[in-house]
Amino acid sequence: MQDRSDAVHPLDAADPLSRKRAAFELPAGVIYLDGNSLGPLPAHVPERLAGVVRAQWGQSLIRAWNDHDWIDLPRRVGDRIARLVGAASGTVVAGDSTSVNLFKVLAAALALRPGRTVILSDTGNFPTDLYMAQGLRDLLARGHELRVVAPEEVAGALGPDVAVLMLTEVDYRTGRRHDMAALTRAAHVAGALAVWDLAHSAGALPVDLAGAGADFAVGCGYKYLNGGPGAPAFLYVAPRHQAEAVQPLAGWMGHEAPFAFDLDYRPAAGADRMRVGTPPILSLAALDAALDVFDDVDMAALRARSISLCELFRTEVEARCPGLVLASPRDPQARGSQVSFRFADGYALMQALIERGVIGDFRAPDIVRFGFAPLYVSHADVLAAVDILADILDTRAWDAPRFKIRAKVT
Ligand SMILES: Cc1ncc(COP(=O)(O)O)c(C=O)c1O
Ligand SMILES: Nc1c(O)cccc1C(=O)C[C@H](N)C(=O)O
Repeated sequence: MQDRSDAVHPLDAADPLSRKRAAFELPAGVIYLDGNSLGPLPAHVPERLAGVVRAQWGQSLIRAWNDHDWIDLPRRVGDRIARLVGAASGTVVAGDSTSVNLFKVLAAALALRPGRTVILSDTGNFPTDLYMAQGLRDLLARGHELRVVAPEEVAGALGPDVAVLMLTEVDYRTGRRHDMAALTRAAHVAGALAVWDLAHSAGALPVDLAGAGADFAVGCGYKYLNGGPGAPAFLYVAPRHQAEAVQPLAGWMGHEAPFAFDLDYRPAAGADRMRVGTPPILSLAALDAALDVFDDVDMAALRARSISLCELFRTEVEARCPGLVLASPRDPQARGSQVSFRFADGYALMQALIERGVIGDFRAPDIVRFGFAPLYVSHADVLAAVDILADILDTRAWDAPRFKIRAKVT
């Protein structure tokens, strides 16, 4: 079978964003459709990181906290992410994991709605978000309830008992995208606050947190932002909540004056009060460097390319792979930057694809998921990936015992 990944597709030739691919180190022979689990390595990151290690840590030692302003790196990286998610400077801080950040902002949001007991979410949310809400509910022991409804039923489930609407904008399995502005408005009309998880949005599509009126948000550094495995996550606090929002992980880095070493906690001004402990400088430096790739990227152009890639994939797969059932919305505006299909032996199918160099992932029970990060995936990649997918299905190559052995991480 001919490999089409090196052929130039006219849609790639015409798009200035195609040049961005050279900014990444991608292994030869791989079509990487899993940037929604772990973004690839931006080519300049190793050298930049080596500089931070050798020159800053190695030479400046403890002085680097001041000399290289390590202490404010969470806010500086936050400001760079803010541009990508429609947030003002000073409203986003980077650090901790998405799960921990969600715990903090959810607790802060609940405290701003005393007397209301319901956290409303949906069955499409990523499990860690629901787990963190369950843990917080149990810890608070004040009669809170986590109410989980189908994604289409969220708006109708808002009522006078709802304290917080907690949703992930783009569903990790189906790619279904909530209307953030409309649901935030509906939450506010019902007297609730809206907390958004942007794990599958930040760096993949334009987000307008300020325009949507979101109250709080969290997101992930290692997916579309390409910050590396376990990269720091981020959180957002709307300016109108910054003076009152209080989170329970009252660590010294969220204190108004950490180096006063006071015995009592006083939260810092602004989003800095959401910080907890010493920031992971090397991981933040890698994320900081990775964000350079976005500096000259117009998010509207990025979205246009994302839709073009996803539509090409969807239409080709639907035409050539009749055994696969579309699990994502057909309307590109109702999706994030991924396309998913259902297939009973999805795990084996994905292993067969990975063996042939097409890396996506499988989500139980039967979803094969393909992420299209517009900065390094091309239209030529899409066609080459569909050739391989169709061949694997036509020949039933997936139906081999070695593809059915489940790995620890899928
Ligand atoms: C929507 C969503 N939220 C949260 C997470 C988990 O984030 P973390 O592992 O940084 O806590 C993920 C994926 O891992 C995710 O897809
Ligand atoms: N964080 C991950 C990991 O440590 C290993 C494997 C996958 C992940 C993921 O991020 C999964 C991802 N949140 C998802 O949408 O399925």
